[in-house]
Amino acid sequence: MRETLDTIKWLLSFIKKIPLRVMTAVLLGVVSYCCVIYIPYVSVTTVVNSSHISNFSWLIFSLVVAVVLRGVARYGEQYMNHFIAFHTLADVRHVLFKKLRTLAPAKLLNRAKGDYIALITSDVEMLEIFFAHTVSPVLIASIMGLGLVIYFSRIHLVLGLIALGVYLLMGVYLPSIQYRQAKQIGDDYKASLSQLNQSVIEMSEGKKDIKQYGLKEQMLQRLRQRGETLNRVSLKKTGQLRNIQWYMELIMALGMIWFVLFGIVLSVQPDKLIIASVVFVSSFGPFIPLSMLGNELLSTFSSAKRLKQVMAEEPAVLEITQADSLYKDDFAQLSVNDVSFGYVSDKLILEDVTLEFPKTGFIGVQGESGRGKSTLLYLLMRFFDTLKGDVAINERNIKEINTRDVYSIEGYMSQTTDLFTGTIRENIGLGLSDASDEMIEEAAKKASVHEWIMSLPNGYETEIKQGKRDMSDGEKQRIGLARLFLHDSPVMILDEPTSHLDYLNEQIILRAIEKERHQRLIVMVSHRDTSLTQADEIINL
Ligand SMILES: Nc1ncnc2c1ncn2[C@@H]1O[C@H](COP(=O)(O)OP(=O)(O)OP(=O)(O)O)[C@@H](O)[C@H]1O
Repeated sequence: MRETLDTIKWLLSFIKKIPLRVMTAVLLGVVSYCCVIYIPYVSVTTVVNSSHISNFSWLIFSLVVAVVLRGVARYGEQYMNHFIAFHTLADVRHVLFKKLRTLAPAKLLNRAKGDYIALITSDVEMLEIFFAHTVSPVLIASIMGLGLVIYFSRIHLVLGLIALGVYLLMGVYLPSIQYRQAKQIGDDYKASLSQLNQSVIEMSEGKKDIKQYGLKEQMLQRLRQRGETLNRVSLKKTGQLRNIQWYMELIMALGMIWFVLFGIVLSVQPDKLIIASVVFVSSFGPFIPLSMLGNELLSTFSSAKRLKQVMAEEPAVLEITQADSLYKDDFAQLSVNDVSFGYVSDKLILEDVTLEFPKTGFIGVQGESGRGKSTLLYLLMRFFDTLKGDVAINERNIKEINTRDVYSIEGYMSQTTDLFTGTIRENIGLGLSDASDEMIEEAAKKASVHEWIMSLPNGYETEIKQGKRDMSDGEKQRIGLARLFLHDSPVMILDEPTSHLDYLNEQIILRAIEKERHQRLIVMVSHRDTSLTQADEIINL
């Protein structure tokens, strides 16, 4: 319960900035429901008190105004609610991306891609239910409920209490039992959707292995199973919705019967009772959407909890922005001083490691699988902080150097290069908006990819659409290398950059890297002895 309240508080914090819009939506909603009640109210009053019709044309005019006003106010309320929701969702996405940026890469290494996709797409989308269909409808129902209960109480207190009971049953009890009963379903739904996403991603990324190892049937079977699980959970969800609809109809019908019966038993004046009954029947509108909310809010709150958890997560390293600048031209030395590190505190991966790297040269890092070679590179990049000891640049602890300066001094490349939607030129010049065409082409020449780019019909302007441009792994890696060269970092940290490549492509990349050994420090992890034959020194972990 406490967790749910915290989640609601967290969600409300996003709309605190736009109270005026929320108030407008509520006002329009109240006006629209008042019109709905006014039409039968004035009609029945006219019939009951037919002797009092003094101005028939005024009656028709007021009914027409009420109908038009109802339409306009309803449209305005819906417009305002969705305006609030979509602006708030954009805000949430912005905050989420900002957070993910601080968590990357360390805290995101262990998360499945399906999780991210669910988080950024469906989880954020689910909040729409709260922002568009919860906040102002709850306020509208509260205001309408209060006004109506006062109106009925003035006719007879018991009628007011019956109305209050029915409104509370519809607006509070139904959604809350529905929410409690089906609490598990919201989590199950998200979990099965995320698993289905994960299966699709695995099938798409692992198509070669699926074909090679004859896994097609197995993968399809898994996809089918996950689809069926999602179906089952969805059916449970809709089954619940049907039950709630049934309960709601029952509450309205019984409420109505009680209202009339008590009115008769309490000897309420017949004309007043008829008018009050008609008003009562017309007054359920604001509460019907609330009674259906419990089911919807289940998924919304379970999405919101996941988002809130990510937002509350502490980054593995804190970004440093206020330290004295360290310029890349001043780079002199990189060292690892008595460093110990483990991803979990009781299992050290690196223990008391001390290393001195020169200003320039080609240093290879070797060791058995799992010995911590990649981990060492992560520490050099400060993707993680050490548990003991420190990594230092120019004898300054890397934890006390501006993160931006660290990334400008050290460039990192791994086994694969991620290409973004855009041209090849934009992909090489990533993050360097002021890089000239000459600089980009120079970097591509250094990475031995210029000739290949020039052989394409559109050269550097060739579009890469979501990684779809047909490219070999070697070409991708060389684009990644050109990107790295363009950044011109005095330290290049390379984690098996040639591990996916054939001998020919490996040699092209190695030659490009080796040419740089007199201008910068290259620290390269590789399994293959052939990759490190030219290294000035090899560190064995
Ligand atoms: N994010 C992580 N969380 C927890 N454990 C991790 C994480 N990354 C790596 N490990 C573990 O830390 C150990 C060292 O991993 P690392 O990738 O540094 O080794 P490696 O020497 O580079 O291995 P390989 O040669 O196979 O790439 C391994 O046992 C690995 O399972």
